[in-house]
Amino acid sequence: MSAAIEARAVHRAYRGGAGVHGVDLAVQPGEIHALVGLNGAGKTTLMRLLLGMLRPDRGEVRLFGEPLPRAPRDDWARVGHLVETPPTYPELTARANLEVAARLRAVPRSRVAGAVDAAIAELRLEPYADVAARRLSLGNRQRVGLAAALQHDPDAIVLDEPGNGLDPSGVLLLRSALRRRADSGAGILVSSHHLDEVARVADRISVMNAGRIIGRMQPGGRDPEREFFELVLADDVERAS
Ligand SMILES: Nc1ncnc2c1ncn2[C@@H]1O[C@H](COP(=O)(O)OP(=O)(O)OP(=O)(O)O)[C@@H](O)[C@H]1O
Repeated sequence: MSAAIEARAVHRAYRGGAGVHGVDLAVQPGEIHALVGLNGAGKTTLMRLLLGMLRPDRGEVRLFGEPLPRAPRDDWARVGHLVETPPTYPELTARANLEVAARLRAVPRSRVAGAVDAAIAELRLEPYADVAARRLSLGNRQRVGLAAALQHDPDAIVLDEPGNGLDPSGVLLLRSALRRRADSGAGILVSSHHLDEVARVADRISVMNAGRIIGRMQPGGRDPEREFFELVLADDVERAS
């Protein structure tokens, strides 16, 4: 079976040299794949490349096995993502924002209301459904962004720091929303700085440093922070020598 989304030897350098340098990464159907790395490691850049928001200088991205420039429009309707700030229309209510997002993901008109209601319930947004997005707290705006990314039950999901701004109950809701979708076959990529949370939710953990994947960590490992810093330190030492 093809990966849901895949980078093959992907390279994209910004002026100054930072960026993503020769990354191979596959997100398989049914798995939660976590990407961890320090600030500036290249996680967001890699996610933007995977989503076609940036073009690689070299290498290739595949969506459901199809090289990105050729990926059919229908395939994009099977993708859900939240990268950087939730893309909400400030004057529209949370519900109206979700309706727009569902239509943009080609949810048939007759199924939009049902999908939106289910997402509002899943992210416990009922008290805020009819509040303008600009009046929502940071965490509730994040919940709306997550609902928009997940409500059409995508087969490939890319979330950059999805726990941003969430309270502990939001973190639990997010964890079960992701597990449910992975269990029904979605391939999910999440970036995070919270190694404990990642160790709880992920099936596979890739470590990124200075624009490259430098290793993997075992989910459920006893001391994820120590394991992470050992990998990063060894890579920094090797690059300096
Ligand atoms: N538009 C840009 N122009 C130049 N450099 C950039 C640009 N965007 C990002 N960078 C640089 O590329 C590197 C990777 O940034 P990126 O945002 O991908 O990292 P990150 O791992 O997501 O970091 P964080 O955990 O802080 O979100 C950083 O050194 C950053 O300064």
